[in-house]
Amino acid sequence: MASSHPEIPRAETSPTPTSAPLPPETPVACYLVTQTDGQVTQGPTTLPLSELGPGEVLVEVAWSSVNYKDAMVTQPGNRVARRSPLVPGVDLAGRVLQSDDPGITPGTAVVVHGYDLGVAHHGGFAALARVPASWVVALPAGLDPRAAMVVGTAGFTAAMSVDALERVGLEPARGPVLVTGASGGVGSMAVAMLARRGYRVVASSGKTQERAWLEALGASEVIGRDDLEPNPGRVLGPGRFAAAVDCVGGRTLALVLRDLAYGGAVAASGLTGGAELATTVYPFITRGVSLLGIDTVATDRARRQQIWARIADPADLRPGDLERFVDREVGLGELDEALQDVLAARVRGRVLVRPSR
Ligand SMILES: C=CC(=O)SCCNC(=O)CCNC(=O)[C@H](O)C(C)(C)COP(=O)(O)OP(=O)(O)OC[C@H]1O[C@@H](n2cnc3c(N)ncnc32)[C@H](O)[C@@H]1OP(=O)(O)O
Ligand SMILES: NC(=O)C1=CN([C@@H]2O[C@H](COP(=O)(O)OP(=O)(O)OC[C@H]3O[C@@H](n4cnc5c(N)ncnc54)[C@H](O)[C@@H]3O)[C@@H](O)[C@H]2O)C=CC1
Repeated sequence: MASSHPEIPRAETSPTPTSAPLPPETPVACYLVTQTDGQVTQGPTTLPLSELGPGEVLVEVAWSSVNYKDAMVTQPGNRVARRSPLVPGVDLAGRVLQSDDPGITPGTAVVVHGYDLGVAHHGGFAALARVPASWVVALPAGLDPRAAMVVGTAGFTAAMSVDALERVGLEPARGPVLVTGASGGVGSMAVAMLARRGYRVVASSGKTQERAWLEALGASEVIGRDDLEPNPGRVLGPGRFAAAVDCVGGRTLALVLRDLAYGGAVAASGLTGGAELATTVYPFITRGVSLLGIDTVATDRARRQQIWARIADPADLRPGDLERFVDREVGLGELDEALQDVLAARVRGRVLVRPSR
């Protein structure tokens, strides 16, 4: 059962008074991606404050993070970016500098992710971000902006996946839970959160060198990507898993569906292994399995608050030492390499971005 959090204690608000409005020409350090005729140029630069876009709340971005989607917007011809030029960064956390919304006070520690952020509206790879008030979530007690970005959209996705599986009846006694793409952001967070909840976690990763790290996060067993195919050519596998958290999609998701036990479910969030899904109806009609779609982007604020409260709670989903997930910290000048590394699956866990670095 998902725990409920009727009252969400908030992180401490600093006593910072509202600062005087900044002049519109104030230069804002950022990382900009420009698409012209199928060619992409990208790199650190500045934008005037007046070009940050509409919104009631100006946030001083203390931390952002690199998510797979940020790397997607740098690919020529991608259909993810909805404007050019674009400051990517689907994630940000920091303190409110100025607010025209009576419900959001300057100094409040906040997290903003999803919606149009970093896709159709300038995102978190900048020292300042202006966003609509409805996108802003006050951080719960126990999470500061850096911790919130270690978790980030990836951890939020993992938490939503666990929450979705538990809503359809998953509990530790049902059996092992598979996590695919386990060395990445969504995957590693899912491993740790499921272990925290008492599940036996089987982590699937193409990176054999990460076995010890995944076990330290809570995996009971680490299997390779190819270990998902013990019965090639058969429409049903042995039904080894009670449930799965899948951020890989494509052929991997088809193999996961085949290997779910009777009544099992998979929470599907990603496409690093491909967007196509070629499967049969047999897992659905013979084992009653469920395919649960996970979308964090349009999730409303009340639901975000519930999920962030679960993530902040050490007795619930909060993974132990968050530093274990940090691959590295980068500044705007080091983002080129970090984005390439995400695309090439050379990242373990999470890359943090400090725009002021
Ligand atoms: C951190 C978060 C994530 O990582 S989420 C996972 C990554 N996300 C994606 O890969 C999706 C990015 N989007 C795309 O690649 C494209 O939008 C597309 C392939 C999903 C569709 O592109 P296409 O160019 O074929 O069509 P349109 O853009 O014209 O869209 C068709 C229709 O769908 C609506 N729509 C598009 N994106 C979304 C969305 N994210 N959520 C909800 N609806 C979406 C769009 O408005 C169009 O509807 P219409 O009624 O015709 O306006
Ligand atoms: N639906 C939603 O709201 C969200 C979706 N996502 C999606 O989840 C996926 C993972 O995101 P992140 O964790 O940020 O990325 P990441 O780059 O941190 O992790 C990706 C993982 O996929 C693995 N991988 C890469 N190529 C693969 C292949 N061909 N076959 C099998 N595994 C492969 C990598 O080794 C890594 O473990 C992405 O597709 C992203 O778009 C992420 C957040 C929210």
